[in-house]
Amino acid sequence: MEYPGNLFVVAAPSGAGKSSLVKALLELDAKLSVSVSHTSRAPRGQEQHGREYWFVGLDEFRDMVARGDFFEWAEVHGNLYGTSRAGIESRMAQGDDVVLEIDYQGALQIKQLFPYAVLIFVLPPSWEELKQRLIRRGDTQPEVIATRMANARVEIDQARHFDFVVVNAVFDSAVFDLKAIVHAQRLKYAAQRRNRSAVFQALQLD
Ligand SMILES: Nc1ncnc2c1ncn2[C@@H]1O[C@H](COP(=O)(O)OP(=O)(O)OP(=O)(O)O)[C@@H](O)[C@H]1O
Ligand SMILES: Nc1nc2c(ncn2[C@@H]2O[C@H](COP(=O)(O)O)[C@@H](O)[C@H]2O)c(=O)[nH]1
Repeated sequence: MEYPGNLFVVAAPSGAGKSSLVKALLELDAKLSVSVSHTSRAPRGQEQHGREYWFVGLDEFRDMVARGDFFEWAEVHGNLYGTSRAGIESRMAQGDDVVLEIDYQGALQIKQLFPYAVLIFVLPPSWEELKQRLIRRGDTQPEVIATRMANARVEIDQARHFDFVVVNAVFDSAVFDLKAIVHAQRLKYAAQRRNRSAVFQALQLD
């Protein structure tokens, strides 16, 4: 499957900071938009339906799977998460650049479907810092933290399948790294299509 825009996938162990990084990236880049996933998990803290996620019941999620409504879906930390076709297909068809914040299982499904997708894996600077970020965010139930820390070891092992790895130690540096990847991909894509005006636009020369 191929659409005219770029597709970026950002994956990371829970708490490494991918949502915060993607939010900062979107504020710097008006041409990029994020996909809002569906999930069977309950809202956390101040999360709102349609903003962080589309929160649906397990039965509704399974019906969507059966209807083929998802580009990808996976079970992550005991809940179901998926990227709906309806959420991004029209934007991709228009040539918009879209970013997905999903886990490694979903990222690998997306790469199968869209080989031109750019897969970026975000690493925390250390195990201890990852745990502290989960605690500071308010994931205070010890079993939730234990599950996510245990899963992080499996997830990080998958970073080798990704196109880029970004370490989120100093927040602004990590945002800068993401911005550079997006910029480089746009230039590469425009040059491949021999689209002179798009190259100039990406270089801000026009
Ligand atoms: N570079 C950083 N330094 C310190 N704290 C950070 C940094 N980046 C993110 N954080 C904080 O770490 C916590 C987890 O970040 P965030 O919610 O963005 O992680 P996530 O990877 O999207 O997690 P999940 O996959 O569970 O949604 C938040 O409280 C965020 O403010
Ligand atoms: N495969 C998919 N994974 C997704 C999607 N949306 C989010 N996620 C992953 O879930 C974990 C946990 O998120 P949380 O909000 O419960 O902390 C997160 O790390 C993402 O990697 C999706 O659409 N597909």
